[in-house]
Amino acid sequence: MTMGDEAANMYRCATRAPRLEQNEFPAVQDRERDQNGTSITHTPPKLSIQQFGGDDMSLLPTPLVYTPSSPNVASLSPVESRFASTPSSARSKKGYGALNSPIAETFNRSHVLEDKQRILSEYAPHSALAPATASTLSQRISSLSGVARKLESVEETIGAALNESYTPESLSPTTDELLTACLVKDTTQTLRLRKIRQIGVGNFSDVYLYQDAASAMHATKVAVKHVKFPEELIHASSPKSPQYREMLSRVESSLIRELDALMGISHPCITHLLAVNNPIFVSSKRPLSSAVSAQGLPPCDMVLSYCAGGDLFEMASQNVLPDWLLRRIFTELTLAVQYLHENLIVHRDLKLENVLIKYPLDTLIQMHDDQTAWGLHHIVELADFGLCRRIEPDEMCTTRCGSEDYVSPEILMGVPYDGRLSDTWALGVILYALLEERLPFDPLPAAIPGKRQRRSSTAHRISRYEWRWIKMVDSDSPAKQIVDNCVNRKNLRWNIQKILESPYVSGVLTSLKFLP
Ligand SMILES: Nc1ncnc2c1ncn2[C@@H]1O[C@H](COP(=O)(O)OP(=O)(O)OP(=O)(O)O)[C@@H](O)[C@H]1O
Repeated sequence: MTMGDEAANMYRCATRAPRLEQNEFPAVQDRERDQNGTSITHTPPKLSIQQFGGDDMSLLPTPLVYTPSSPNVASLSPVESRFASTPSSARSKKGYGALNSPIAETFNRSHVLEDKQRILSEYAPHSALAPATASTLSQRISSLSGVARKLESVEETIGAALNESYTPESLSPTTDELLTACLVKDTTQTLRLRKIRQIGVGNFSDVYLYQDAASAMHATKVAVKHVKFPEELIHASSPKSPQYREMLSRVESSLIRELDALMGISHPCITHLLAVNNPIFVSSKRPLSSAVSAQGLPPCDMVLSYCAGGDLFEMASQNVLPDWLLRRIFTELTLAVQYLHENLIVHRDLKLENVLIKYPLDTLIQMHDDQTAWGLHHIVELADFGLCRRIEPDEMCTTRCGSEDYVSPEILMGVPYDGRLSDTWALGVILYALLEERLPFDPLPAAIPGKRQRRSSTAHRISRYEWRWIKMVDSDSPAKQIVDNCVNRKNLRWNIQKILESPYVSGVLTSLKFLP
């Protein structure tokens, strides 16, 4: 096994990034308020550096629990609190520890070593999520070759799935297999969709492939993101308690943030929200709290443009991506982030899993063979706006959020941060991961010569900017310049404009014909 093979194995054995807890810095006035405008009180995060722990700990400076203010969590130590709402069987299985695992293990998530240092910590119903993860991933891997190859624009997507004869009255109610959804641009128009299979699982949602219910052959396909509400909200014993209300408010804020962002932005390289299952998600600023009833919370399904290539984590885990594709993907991702930053939106959860690829790899290769067609269609859509935020031009963010492997040191250290620069840090991490086939702050492969790396946590390594080139060490690729300048101290870090102007990205821009 060469050094490169080993590095590739490490990356491919890695599992999807868990999210950090989302909470505010105690010293900074709360800027994010609940839907009623009342500020949310949080359990003060503990930010002292000692909490980085000793060699055997892999703690970020604050507990990694999504619900810091939940009373049974708040009183616990960081370690205890991570486990408080997470049954041991539901802990995420991270493969980062399996440095020398055979390649076969890459595709068999149930065999990866359990790394207790990395815990799935979000509000998802854990017991349901953990077993689903492995099977869903393998399902998705095996289903990619059969996906539709048709090149579809959003307009085609809506147009084909819309049927004049459908009226809300004529529709049968939504069942598990059938979904009725109204267009966000005109809620009087409805789509009727039939479920095909699950295509993704996130910490906060399950994602399914649906198609136009009316036609079986060559039907238009869409992705439906079904939001998973936390167990604490679904099985609340006391829905009037402050804890319940606070949790509801947090979940509602995150949902509205995502819906608002998706409805307010329009860029080819950003996922398109086409419809929702209930018009309340378009019309109300409090869609959950205003509609909660004895039957519980109103289910939320977002109908999104479908990306048949899956997410970049999966694609890069299964294939060695050719340089031309990697460069094109990164360029489109940069364009999406530039659009957001220009519109004063920060994404705050940029990671491989949230970069969706419009077509499967073999289709992309065919498209690339026809150079005249290659620049005509976008191939990337940035997804998951649950942590995004609108900012003022000079505003610093205070919410500690993001995904473990991609967060910038300033977020880890708990100081107010420029969300745009934390986004470019994450872009640097993504580009490094694509080039090196491993994440920059994972432990070094054992076979790498030189100074022995101290045993420490990912957070430690991030806070010390402790990363290095391995596979690419002797390469003179211009892509390295971007990583060097993004995975860097914030006062030296490149902003999105600098990335766009770099030869690696600007060289591709001229070939893109789909831009407005
Ligand atoms: N439009 C889409 N087309 C194809 N696959 C999709 C689409 N949207 C989401 N997915 C798949 O589902 C996964 C989860 O989606 P998403 O990231 O939006 O959910 P989430 O619950 O917000 O995730 P996270 O854990 O990052 O918070 C993605 O990583 C991707 O694999």
